Amino acid sequence: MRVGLVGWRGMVGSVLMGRMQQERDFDLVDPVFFTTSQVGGKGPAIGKDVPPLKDAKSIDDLKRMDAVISCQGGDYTGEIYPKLRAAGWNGYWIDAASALRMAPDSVIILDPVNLDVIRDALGRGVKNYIGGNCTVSLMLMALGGLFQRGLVEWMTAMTYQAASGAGAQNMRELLKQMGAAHASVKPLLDDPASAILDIDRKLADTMRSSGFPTEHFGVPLAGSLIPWIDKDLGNGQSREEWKGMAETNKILGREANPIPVDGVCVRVGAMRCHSQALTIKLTQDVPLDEIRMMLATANDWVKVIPNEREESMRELTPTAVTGTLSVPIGRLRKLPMGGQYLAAFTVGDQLLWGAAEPLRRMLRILLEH
Ligand SMILES: NC(=O)C1=CN([C@@H]2O[C@H](COP(=O)(O)OP(=O)(O)OC[C@H]3O[C@@H](n4cnc5c(N)ncnc54)[C@H](OP(=O)(O)O)[C@@H]3O)[C@@H](O)[C@H]2O)C=CC1
Ligand SMILES: N[C@@H](CC(=O)OP(=O)(O)O)C(=O)O
Repeated sequence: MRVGLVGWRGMVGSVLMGRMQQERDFDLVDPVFFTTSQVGGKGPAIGKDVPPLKDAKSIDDLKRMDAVISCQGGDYTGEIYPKLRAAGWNGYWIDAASALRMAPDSVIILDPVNLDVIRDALGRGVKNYIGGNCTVSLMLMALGGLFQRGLVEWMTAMTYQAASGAGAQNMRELLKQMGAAHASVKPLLDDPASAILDIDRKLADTMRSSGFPTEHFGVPLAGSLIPWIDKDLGNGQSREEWKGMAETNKILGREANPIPVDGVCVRVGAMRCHSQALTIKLTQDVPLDEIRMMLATANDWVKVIPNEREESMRELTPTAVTGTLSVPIGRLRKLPMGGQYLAAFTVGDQLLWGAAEPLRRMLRILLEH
């Protein structure tokens, strides 16, 4: 299978390359690397020879691929994908960007949760397989055991989303903000006799000053948070919040009978792990030990963390999870509203299960098809 890779040197693409090498995916395909900026340059070192970089805007070159995997972003997809199909290309389009997610002829891929939906689509000749929103994918990796059994009547997700979701430049800016914040109070911090309220006042002045680095986020994130992610839909909801219900139900293949999902999406100063506090109304009062068992056995990556202080602090944090495929879920308890009301908290790496991993697994599914 000739597989064209576009966007491989970006942040999501680099994580994808790393995973494909770890899993030896390149042994099974004939990879061709594309670029929008370095045509003719050298491709990445993947342990086998690859041809010089091809032009990611050349429809003729893309047309020779059996499948294209793009991590280049929605603008690229919007420009190139329609031209490629218009030129008669009938290959598989696998994409990390949101542009084609809700199109009727696309499937949102998260195979540990919806392999049945993917297989059904392959059987019907569907050619577009699009990675889901990171927050939605990570929530479903954690809660698959309940959704698959039809136990969720409705759900709210209150999110704590990492800087990486906004892009590589934003991750750098978060660190610059941390550095600027610390530098502004370092002399006071170094003096054990200084008053904490003086430090706090100086810090607030620094963070509110025009010199604080906010070019990418627009406002301070370090030492603060941003209660809005993605576009304003004009109805009080952010586009990130809208994706919760739309994508969850599409992934589960139940658009005709959707489960209500909503919440408030918030950016916090984590680097690349999204966290979410979930409130779930169950369709029935299932005992907690059964819930734990259903969650833990749903896939190989979810891990149920006992609802205890030490283990929650040690295992249920962005620091513990970053760079791993593990999706811990914990803080599980019934709420005072009744036995059908469940609280939970989950964390996941938004560049792995949230972006790159479903793409490479889709390639494997295609190879077995
Ligand atoms: N960030 C995220 O959390 C998620 C992102 N996505 C999707 O993936 C898309 C890509 O995101 P992301 O990987 O963050 O984007 P990046 O900005 O890191 O990379 C996108 C492209 O920018 C070009 N580029 C220019 N300068 C550089 C440089 N110095 N280093 C690396 N690449 C450079 C590369 O294209 P070229 O080689 O052609 O020049 C690269 O493929 C997003 O637009 C989104 O649609 C999906 C899920 C999550
Ligand atoms: N919007 C997500 C990242 C992302 O790229 O989402 P999507 O793939 O749905 O555009 C975030 O900021 O955390």
